[in-house]
Amino acid sequence: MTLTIALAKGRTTEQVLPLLSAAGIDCTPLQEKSRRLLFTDDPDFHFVLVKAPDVLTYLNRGTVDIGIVGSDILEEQGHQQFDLLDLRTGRCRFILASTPDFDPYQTSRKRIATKYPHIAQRYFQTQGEDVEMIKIEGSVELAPLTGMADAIVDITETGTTLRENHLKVFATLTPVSTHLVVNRLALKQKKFAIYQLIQALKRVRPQEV
Ligand SMILES: Nc1ncnc2c1ncn2[C@@H]1O[C@H](COP(=O)(O)OP(=O)(O)OP(=O)(O)O)[C@@H](O)[C@H]1O
Ligand SMILES: O=P(O)(O)OC[C@H]1O[C@H](OP(=O)(O)OP(=O)(O)O)[C@H](O)[C@@H]1O
Repeated sequence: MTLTIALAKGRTTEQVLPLLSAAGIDCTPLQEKSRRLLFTDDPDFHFVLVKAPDVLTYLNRGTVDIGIVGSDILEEQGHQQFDLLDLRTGRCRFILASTPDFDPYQTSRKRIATKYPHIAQRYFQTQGEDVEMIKIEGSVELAPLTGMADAIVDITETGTTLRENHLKVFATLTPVSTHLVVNRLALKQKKFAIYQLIQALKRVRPQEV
């Protein structure tokens, strides 16, 4: 029985491939530097490489059985899916950051730049605040530096990007890591193969922190 897995390209895949290899899956074709997107060499595991926000689109349409993607994406898209395993890779966290002169108690409506408008909106709702959301696609740290926004909601791992852009963390929101999610029908039809994969990954994933 073949399991088809969508991997979020970039950091997520880079950090997950060693886990999949340790779980006994031959990832050599995926480790080669190439522009290939579809990997069907192994009869047991087929892989597709997609942009992180597209993982759930492939999963929810049943094109793939399993998705491997950051919990930042899962939280932002908020679809119904079976989130079966925290792979504990791709660890980072959501933060609220800005220039040091930012006043979290400013009386005017805050302008918040982010790649994650739903997560940011939910955070400010819990603070009882109505903010103006500015959705951007990257280089988020630039928004308060240029005056386009008062602050940002973004992810940080090492803190290097914040530091090099002289931004300060004003609040830490939720932790982020890579998760394995499963299509509802696949879980019924391929239960045993999925269960075996999860058990193998549980044995090799990093320790809980
Ligand atoms: N320091 C980090 N910064 C951003 N994402 C991280 C970090 N550490 C882990 N991640 C995870 O990696 C995913 C993003 O990976 P990556 O930055 O390679 O993709 P991308 O943002 O789509 O890439 P690009 O900006 O090159 O198009 C996030 O969804 C998150 O779960
Ligand atoms: O704390 P650090 O280890 O410095 O990592 C955080 C940075 O990484 C991400 O950006 P990414 O590399 O995805 O680039 P982007 O600006 O194009 O989104 C994130 O949006 C931060 O800018």
